[in-house]
Amino acid sequence: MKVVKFGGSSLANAAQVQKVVNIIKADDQRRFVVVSAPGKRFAGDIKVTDLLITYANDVIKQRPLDDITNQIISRYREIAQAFHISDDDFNEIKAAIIKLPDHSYQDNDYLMAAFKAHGEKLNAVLFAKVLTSAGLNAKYLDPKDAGLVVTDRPNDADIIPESYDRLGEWASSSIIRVIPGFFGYNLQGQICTFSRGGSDITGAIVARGVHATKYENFTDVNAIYAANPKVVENPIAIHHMTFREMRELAYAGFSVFHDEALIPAIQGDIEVVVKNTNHPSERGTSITSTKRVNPAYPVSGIASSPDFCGIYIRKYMLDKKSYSQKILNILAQYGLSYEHMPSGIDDLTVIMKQDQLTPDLEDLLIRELVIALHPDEIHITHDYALLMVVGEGMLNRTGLMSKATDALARQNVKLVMVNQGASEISMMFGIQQDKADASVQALYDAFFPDL
Ligand SMILES: Nc1ncnc2c1ncn2[C@@H]1O[C@H](COP(=O)(O)OP(=O)(O)O)[C@@H](O)[C@H]1O
Ligand SMILES: N[C@@H](CC(=O)OP(=O)(O)O)C(=O)O
Repeated sequence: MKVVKFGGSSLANAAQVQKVVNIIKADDQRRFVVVSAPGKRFAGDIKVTDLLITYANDVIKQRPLDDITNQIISRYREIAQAFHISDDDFNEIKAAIIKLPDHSYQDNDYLMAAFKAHGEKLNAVLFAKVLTSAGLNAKYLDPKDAGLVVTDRPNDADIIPESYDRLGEWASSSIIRVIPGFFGYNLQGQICTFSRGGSDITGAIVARGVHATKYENFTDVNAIYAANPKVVENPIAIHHMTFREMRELAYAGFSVFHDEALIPAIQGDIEVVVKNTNHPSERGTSITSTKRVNPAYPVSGIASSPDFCGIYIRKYMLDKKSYSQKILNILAQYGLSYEHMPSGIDDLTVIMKQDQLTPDLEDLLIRELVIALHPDEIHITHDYALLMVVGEGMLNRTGLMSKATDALARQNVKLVMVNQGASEISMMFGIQQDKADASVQALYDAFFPDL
């Protein structure tokens, strides 16, 4: 039996929803359907999740709500009308949107989480009705009833492992269960969402819980390509990847699949197949634990991720052990997480996502670091991008680093950080953000020369 997840692009309007109905009808193994909120219908459109974030902020700031609620309601109405959903059924969805501010929330973080989650919740309610009207035996399954319990971080939750057993109890269900992605409930019964793009995570959790043979993730591209198709024209499709490769690439910017969604798939050893809702007969990309034999290219993908900053700290004769300990303590004190900490004899750089810092927090952080570390030099550089070259085929090959740095040098890209993990399946470069697209293109040309 398969778990299928449809992203926002696959459910953006009635025409897309019809394609999804056809895909489910085409294979009776597709028994657990995880849905996102309606996404963008065209370039420049706004995802329902983003409309709900505006709605939540308007409630918090006590601004007028009519306009934003009407925008959200009209997204569901467009789909409901096309599938002749009854007025009573549609009015339930409409009322749920209007009544969102009337519930009590522990604080604004929980309010935000509950508002966001309703994008998927109401879409799942609606989609179950659409499937029923198409003659299928389908029912909405709320994450609470499914047993999807998460940690108490309202907008960045993690699954609690006990959930898998509870989800397992649904495995033998003979009817199609439509489950909203992106959120679960904490032990107190409050809604907490995963991070953005987190419906992929729900799909993987359900797949592991019900012991699916396959997790099909439907989106709007024919495959995962060796580089983001919005950056490189006509990149080569990668039809098979390992979990390790995909995890590194997802983390480093392949937004097509959430990096955290790979963990339940790895734990349950469940094949993930990324497919296109618009062209379901295309092969897609299969992600498994098996390595490719004799890959044509050593590299599987080249990704870039923007918006990092680096705190550079230099001190002669620094004692690395106590130094890094002190840095980590200060970061923890401010609830900050770091991504990398490359170091030299007398210096180190803490690389972190820059959206965690406000100018005030940045000043405070530097002051604390100065007091604790007495550095000879300390400064923050903003707007780094991290470039990642990934491939299991890189293992035991020589000359790949020089090929990459040569290609970047030819584009005049200054490297502010280079990192090759012991796994040897990835190389990472810190570069100036405004060179990110040109760098991805240059690396693509270097590693896929004859395409
Ligand atoms: N290497 C890649 N291969 C394919 N798509 C990619 C890649 N990197 C980024 N993407 C982007 O991911 C998008 C699909 O992800 P997303 O917008 O989250 O879809 P969904 O709405 O289905 O969740 C694609 O349209 C594409 O622009
Ligand atoms: N709707 C949520 C969760 C999600 O996964 O969406 P999508 O499948 O459209 O990326 C978001 O926008 O973050």
